[in-house]
Amino acid sequence: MLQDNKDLLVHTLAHPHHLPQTETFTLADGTKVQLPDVGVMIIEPSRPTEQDVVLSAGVHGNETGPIEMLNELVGALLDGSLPLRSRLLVLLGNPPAMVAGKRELEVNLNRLFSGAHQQGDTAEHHRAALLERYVRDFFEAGGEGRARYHYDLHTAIRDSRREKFAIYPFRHGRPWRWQQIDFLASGGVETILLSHSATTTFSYFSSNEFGADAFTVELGKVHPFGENDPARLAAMKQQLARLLAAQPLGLEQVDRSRITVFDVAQVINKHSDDFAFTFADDEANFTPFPRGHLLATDGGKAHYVVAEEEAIVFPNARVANGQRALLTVVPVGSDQPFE
Ligand SMILES: O=C(O)CCC(=O)N[C@@H](CCC(=O)O)C(=O)O
Ligand SMILES: [Zn+2]
Repeated sequence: MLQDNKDLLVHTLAHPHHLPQTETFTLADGTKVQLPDVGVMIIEPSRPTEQDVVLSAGVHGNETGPIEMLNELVGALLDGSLPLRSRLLVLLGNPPAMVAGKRELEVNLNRLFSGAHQQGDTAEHHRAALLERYVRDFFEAGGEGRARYHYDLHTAIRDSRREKFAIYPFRHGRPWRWQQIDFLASGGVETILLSHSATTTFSYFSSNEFGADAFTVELGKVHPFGENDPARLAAMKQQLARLLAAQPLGLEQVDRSRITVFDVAQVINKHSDDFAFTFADDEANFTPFPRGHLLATDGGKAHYVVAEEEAIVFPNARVANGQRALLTVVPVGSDQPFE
């Protein structure tokens, strides 16, 4: 029982498909804890502040650093060493993939939100539907007029010239929020990518459907369980703990000269089995390429050329046809609205 061992990760890895039993219990300070499904925890303080927080990790099963960090936060909440003042939904995205040590079992879970899960019948399609339902129920139960946050925590497959960065999902013209960028920077995430198109990622779902401040947060490089350096995630862990406890975030101390904001310039999807990059397989994220440089070819037809100096992010020629194989980014334009 989770109530006894207080270790969500151990519990989830031991029961990745079905819970032996659902659990509901109350902590000494009156906080109510529910474990209604595998990798799903709802934690509600007896006197919550006006904010609802969703923290997810393990949407890609092999991205273990943030899973371990989130599990430590949950452990601190359960043993009472971290006081909770926010309503909190914790999600471990893809438990069977976590057990297998794989990004996904069959399909990329992080392309199946905003209803895309209706187009298939794999375990990941069903999991996306379930995760959507818990997020919807959680925000709707909190009600309108409360601050809503969703930080979907990941790590990147390859080396990166910028170790930590976040994707700010498309806001359909709503201003980008400095308060959120400062929050991420205070947790060590000083590079922000502004997305300009709708997607089927988890963070876009929460942003678009519930008006949440939501981000995909990349916290370093993929490592197996037990091989992460907790010190590299300490700043983010501390800021998330402060958010959960509704403590001052110290955002006035953020040095904005350290923050870099990019616009996503191109989203390049793979269309054929002949898709290939022109650069090395292990080229690091944020490597720049000059104007006119050919980045990729696809089936002998589509050629992707750099329009102005652009840096590459998430190159992956092994994705399924129809999926995103690369983002390119450029320094943020002066026309972007911020508040
Ligand atoms: O390192 C990589 O190639 C992928 C890392 C990763 O999982 N990134 C997310 C980003 C989601 C977003 O664009 O918001 C993903 O690809 O799902
Ligand atoms: Zn990921």
